[in-house]
Amino acid sequence: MGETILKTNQLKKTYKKHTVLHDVSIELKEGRIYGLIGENGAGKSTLMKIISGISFQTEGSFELFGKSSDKEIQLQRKRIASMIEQPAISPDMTAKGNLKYHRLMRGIPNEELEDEILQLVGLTSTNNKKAKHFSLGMKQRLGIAIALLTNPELLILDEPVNGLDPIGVVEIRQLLTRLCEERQMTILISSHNLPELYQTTTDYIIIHKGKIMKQMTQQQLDEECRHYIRIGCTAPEQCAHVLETNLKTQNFQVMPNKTIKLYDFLEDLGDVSTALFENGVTLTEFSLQGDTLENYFLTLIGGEHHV
Ligand SMILES: Nc1ncnc2c1ncn2[C@@H]1O[C@H](COP(=O)(O)OP(=O)(O)OP(=O)(O)O)[C@@H](O)[C@H]1O
Repeated sequence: MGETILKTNQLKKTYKKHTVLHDVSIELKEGRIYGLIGENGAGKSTLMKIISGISFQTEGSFELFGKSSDKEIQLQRKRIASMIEQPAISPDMTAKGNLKYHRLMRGIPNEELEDEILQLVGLTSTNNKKAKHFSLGMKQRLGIAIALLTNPELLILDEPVNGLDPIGVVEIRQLLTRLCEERQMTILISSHNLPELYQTTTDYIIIHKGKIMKQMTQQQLDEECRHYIRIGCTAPEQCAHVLETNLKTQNFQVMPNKTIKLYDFLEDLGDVSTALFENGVTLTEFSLQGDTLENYFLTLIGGEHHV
């Protein structure tokens, strides 16, 4: 595990009497891509704004690159770039014109950076086309390009795939993976849809009504959503023997409560039940288990709404 980039400690945000973030404690490590997942109004933008310094917490504290005083955090924010809500694009300028404008505004002398970043985000072939004629996906990539001008170590992106067509989503996903792999960037990206970011992110932070419901890795999510046949039986050893010798599989786990999780034959339940029955295994349960990503997310947040 890499260095801790950000650690929040019980952040709370209240607007008048309305608390929109409750005790938010999360930790981001270097070189990982974190998906901040929650429904509309869950508090994603609010959290991102606090980290970026656009808004301030009512209570709680955080560390950024190991620094925790207000003054030091302010200095460390130079190592962060964010795209929250709309990308800061001038519609009458080309992609390169937009980059030049923002580069000069920030006093960055290196002109070659413009082409280098356009290449990185896949916008080199837009030439004289003005940004107002770009697709939504191209606009989002241009917004990310502007954020990349300062070569941030932590990139914060608020719903950059919202409203994009499937190709636009794939392009952003590929870009994030490239930034993480080639530049070891840490990325925090929000979405209201868990499957949308599936396998692009290395970690998930699920937020609901301002509370963190879960922080987990991609592997943990896969494990939680993995499909299997649950076999309950009076003699698990006998059942395991039939699976190995008759069905020629070792892809199962014997659980302590006289059940077996079988990860093979998910499409052929009949073959399994027949083999067990013919070999005298007494079944107490036999069912297909496992969640879709969508269901898993809904269960975590209480299944109140559809995303
Ligand atoms: N400036 C503000 N004043 C009062 N309430 C606000 C303000 N900004 C956000 N809120 C409220 O805070 C809650 C969280 O909003 P936030 O924008 O952080 O959610 P979100 O998860 O980013 O949602 P979305 O996906 O819709 O952007 C919402 O109930 C919202 O109405």
